Amino acid sequence: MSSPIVKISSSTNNNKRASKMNSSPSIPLQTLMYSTFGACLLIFTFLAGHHDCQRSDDASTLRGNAVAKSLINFSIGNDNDNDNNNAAAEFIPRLRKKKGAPPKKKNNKLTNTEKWGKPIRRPDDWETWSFHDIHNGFKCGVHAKDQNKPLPDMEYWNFYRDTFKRNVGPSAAFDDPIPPTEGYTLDENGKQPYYSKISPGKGRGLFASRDIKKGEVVHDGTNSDTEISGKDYRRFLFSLPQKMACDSTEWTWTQQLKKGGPYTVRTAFNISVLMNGSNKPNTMPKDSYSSKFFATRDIKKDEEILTDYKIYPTKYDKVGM
Ligand SMILES: C[S@@+](CC[C@H](N)C(=O)[O-])C[C@H]1O[C@@H](n2cnc3c(N)ncnc32)[C@H](O)[C@@H]1O
Repeated sequence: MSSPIVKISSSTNNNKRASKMNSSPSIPLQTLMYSTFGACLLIFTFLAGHHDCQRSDDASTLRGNAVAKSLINFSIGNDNDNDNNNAAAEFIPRLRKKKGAPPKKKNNKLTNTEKWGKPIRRPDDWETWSFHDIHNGFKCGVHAKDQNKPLPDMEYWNFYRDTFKRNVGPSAAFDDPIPPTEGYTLDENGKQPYYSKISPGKGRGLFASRDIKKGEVVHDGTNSDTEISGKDYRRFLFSLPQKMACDSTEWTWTQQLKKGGPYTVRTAFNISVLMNGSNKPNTMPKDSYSSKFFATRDIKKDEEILTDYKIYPTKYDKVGM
């Protein structure tokens, strides 16, 4: 039998039993009620406060990820200012539920941030950045030398194309039934005669999928390439995660589409952009205004497709970049 004196016991049943039996408690019932109420109030206040703390921690993590820890020291942007924040926000890893808890990974898959770099926060003066400023500011020289860049997969192309659609507009080239990982529709026979693979010492490259005869069309970007203004291209770069933006700077060129015509930024959203350069090319367009490339000699199956980049003069200043 329990003692008639109420003990603050860990057992709830004991407490209940003791309260019922208690005729002259050493702690008055009123005091007990006040203490219980007070304790509840404290717990409630703590929980509410903790929730608020968690939210402000999250906010500073966001700011920290986007700015302080950014690979490039951009100034802090207004939280409401630019629409690239929407794109960038998708690359911020899910905020941790508990402080100090390791980020959760599904099936050990890399997060988008781990794959493509941290989101870029546009500085206030981003519209004045030249192509050169962007290339240097984003540390694209370092990225270009990285020999471990994987071949872009569908997830990559989908994000890359969607970011373009959101920030610049749809491109006719996106309608091609051939997936960008494989190329594009060259003609009635289907896709172009090359595939992508790592090219030792050059990063990713293109290789002949069959023997190609001298004079044959190897690549035709007339329909599969996209034309962009300098202003739109800058906006696109500032909407991408760092490594994707750097990839893009390597996959883009300037071109006049006719003699005396304006310069325009040209790029593509499929593997054709992975064509490496050489001063002994085997694939060239007939002139700098054309996007149709012919084999300059017989090319054996699995031989690398190489062009001479000098064919298209680099003139980003002529497109306002
Ligand atoms: C149009 S991209 C070609 C695709 C590129 N290799 C990639 O992995 O994204 C041009 C870049 O490829 C690399 N590249 C092209 N030709 C090269 C060569 N002959 N030797 C070394 N790197 C080359 C340079 O980094 C260059 O800026």
